[in-house]
Amino acid sequence: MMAQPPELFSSPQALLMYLLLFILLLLLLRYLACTTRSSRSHGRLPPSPPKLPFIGHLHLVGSHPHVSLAGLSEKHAADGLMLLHLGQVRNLVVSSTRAAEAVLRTHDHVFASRPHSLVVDVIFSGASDVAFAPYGEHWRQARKIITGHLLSAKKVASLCAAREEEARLVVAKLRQARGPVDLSGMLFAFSNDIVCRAMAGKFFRAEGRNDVFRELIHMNVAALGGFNLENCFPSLGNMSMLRRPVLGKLERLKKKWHDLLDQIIDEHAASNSSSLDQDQERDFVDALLSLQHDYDLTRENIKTILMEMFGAATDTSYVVIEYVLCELLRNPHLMTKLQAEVRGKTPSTQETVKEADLSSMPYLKAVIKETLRLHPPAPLLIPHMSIDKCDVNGYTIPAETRTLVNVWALCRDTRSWEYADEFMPERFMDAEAVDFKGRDFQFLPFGAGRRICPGINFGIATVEIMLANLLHCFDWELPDGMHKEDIDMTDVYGLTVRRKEKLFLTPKYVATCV
Ligand code: HEM
Repeated sequence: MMAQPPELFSSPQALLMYLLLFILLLLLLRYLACTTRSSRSHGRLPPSPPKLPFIGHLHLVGSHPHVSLAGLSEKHAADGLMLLHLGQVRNLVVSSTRAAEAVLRTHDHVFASRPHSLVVDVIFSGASDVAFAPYGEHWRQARKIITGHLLSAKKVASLCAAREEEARLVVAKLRQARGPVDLSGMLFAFSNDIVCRAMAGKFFRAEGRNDVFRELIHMNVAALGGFNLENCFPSLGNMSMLRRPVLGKLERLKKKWHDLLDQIIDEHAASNSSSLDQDQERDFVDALLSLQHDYDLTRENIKTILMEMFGAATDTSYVVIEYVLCELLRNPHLMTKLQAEVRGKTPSTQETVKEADLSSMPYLKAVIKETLRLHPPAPLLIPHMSIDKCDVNGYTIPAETRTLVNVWALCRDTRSWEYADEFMPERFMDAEAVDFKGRDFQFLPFGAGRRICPGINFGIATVEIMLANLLHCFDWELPDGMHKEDIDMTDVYGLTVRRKEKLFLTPKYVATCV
């Protein structure tokens, strides 16, 4: 019998497989040609670990990017600079004090932009907010409004009575507890109520609106958070098949925000808020309405700024208070030391701590700083983006490079911190100690440079007053059968990082007032 010539494509499946392999080979060659060409044209790029075709270094990132990027930087970065390709997007990872200073101070003007995002475009009406807006005239104007009129030191001080009252309400609720309470939920509600009150004054509690705001903030955080597919493969965001369902969902979320904010703005306008001539008496809606003509603000602009403030202020402050409590429970001698300070410095005629008492509580401030060092709520800041090609410490960074400053790594770098992983608030008691105002590049929980958080005073005031009251009025016990070693510090990465487990504690009221 004559031998049959081997059939090259013996079945349609085999044909399909060969075709696929051929296409993959072509794509691989194209990819290699592109990367070689781009590295030739870019000059001396920062080092990178070996990468895979198409996904680049995406497989190396994992669910806790700040931790995995710190590990990768240790192995592969030169002087704290490393280049990663996450899908289609080039990322500069910054993980040393010197490199952070170069990016956020020396070349701050180059790295002050933000990457484009479809999600932001929809929710914040074409990035017309502050935090995600590209560097330019719109961002400059919007930032000027919030720093000068909404978050100035004077404005934050004017909200003192509101903060004290909201803290008192939490204390009153906790006094009624007869067992473990969901402290995570209560602290989230407290931070949110403070923001709602600053934003909308007396109007915010109407018809349980604070609950609606809470739900919307959760939805915003879920939509904006983490490394989503579109951040790594922007071209997918342009495919209408994928784009349509996502856009639909985001548009519905935006509409809910706008309906609620429209109601609040209308109520303010109707109550003739323009008759308030004292800056101190104005909430954020009043302030923005009165600035409408000077800054050419549309109603859409006002709503976008308000939406952003709700998220930025709520999701950060409560996370910090919760981490402080966890660290103190894990270190009971430090809890006792701090309670002694707070109880000793609060006049014995007062049931609760007032803001005027806080200036004589340096250990409270040191504990908050140490918590921000170990648990910065935004461990990679908000991604920055370079607008031009730039030389950083001898390396060429191409224009439009997404830039992640790994603040978590800086804050745990053993070259800057002794016993870097230990919770030791005493390190901040020294008058010469570093501060979080953006001048000490080993400690940047609020960022630095042009994009530094404008809400530092607001956030710290919220954290201090609540924390001081929780420690002044109560001793804290873990639920039955739980020991301090059982406190789970596992965190979840998103727009901010927070603890995975809810914190349940039993408050024991301590009457200190005579
Ligand atoms: C403890 C509380 C807070 C922490 C740890 C925190 C942290 C941060 C960080 C790390 C950034 C990014 C900086 C960068 O990308 O370089 C940021 C930006 C921002 N934060 Fe905060 N924040 C806090 C509270 C607040 C509050 C209370 C507000 C407003 C009421 C606020 C409003 C903003 C805004 C608008 C931006 C964007 C700034 C810009 O892009 O120009 N933050 N914050």
